[in-house]
Amino acid sequence: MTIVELAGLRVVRGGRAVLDGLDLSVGAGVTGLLGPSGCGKSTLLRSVVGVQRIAAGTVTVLGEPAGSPPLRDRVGYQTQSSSVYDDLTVLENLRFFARVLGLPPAAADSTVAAVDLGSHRDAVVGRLSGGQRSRVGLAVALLGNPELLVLDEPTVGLDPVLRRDLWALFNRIAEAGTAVLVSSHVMDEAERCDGLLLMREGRIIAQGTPVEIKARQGAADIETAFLALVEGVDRDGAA
Ligand SMILES: Nc1ncnc2c1ncn2[C@@H]1O[C@H](COP(=O)(O)OP(=O)(O)OP(=O)(O)O)[C@@H](O)[C@H]1O
Repeated sequence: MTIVELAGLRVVRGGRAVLDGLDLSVGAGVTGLLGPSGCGKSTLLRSVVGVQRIAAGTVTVLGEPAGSPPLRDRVGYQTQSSSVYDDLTVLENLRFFARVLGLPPAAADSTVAAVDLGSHRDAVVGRLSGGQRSRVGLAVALLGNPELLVLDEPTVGLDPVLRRDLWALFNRIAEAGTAVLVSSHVMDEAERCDGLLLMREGRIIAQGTPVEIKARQGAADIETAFLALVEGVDRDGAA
């Protein structure tokens, strides 16, 4: 099933084409959007949730134009900067955002449980650890049980144990039926994904499963495959 479809997507930011003619499709499961800092990951995700002005092309999400009203409660989005209130508890935050979305208070309780914060539900967010805070943001994005969850570098700045736990949570969310599109610049996170989009300088240089991408490049890991792809692109570009 196709969840996201991009055709000829072009985005200009600061007078420069940040994305220039992107074509790709994203299916169910966890899809990792991986690439170095500044390659255009956030811009692509912003286009998918419909908050980015686009210069050309189309972005279709769950069969509808990105950002259109029918998608409002079908797509959850967690940006890089946290939007939760530090002076409220976990549950107060979730109940606040549930009310904004017109959802019953029970929706807050179930998302707190879904991100394993049940034992911290009455803790003030400002006193939580980085990993716990990240999960509060994730719970907000999960309110209303979206069909697509878009996460912009949710594991940045977290230690390896917390990163592993969060990835286990993304896999669990996907198994429960929500497609997850998650960006990262950490290549070793690729192994946790069902599908991968490898990105460099505004272009998708490979898409497929981790096994397919490694096999195509004859590489033992995604980082080596990425470097081989970059060398190939540079060589072809120079020829
Ligand atoms: N508001 C803006 N105005 C002009 N240029 C921008 C703006 N935001 C981002 N850019 C440029 O667009 C390019 C892509 O940025 P983007 O944030 O999409 O990359 P990214 O891969 O998500 O990076 P990071 O991993 O560091 O968040 C960068 O060259 C950046 O300088």
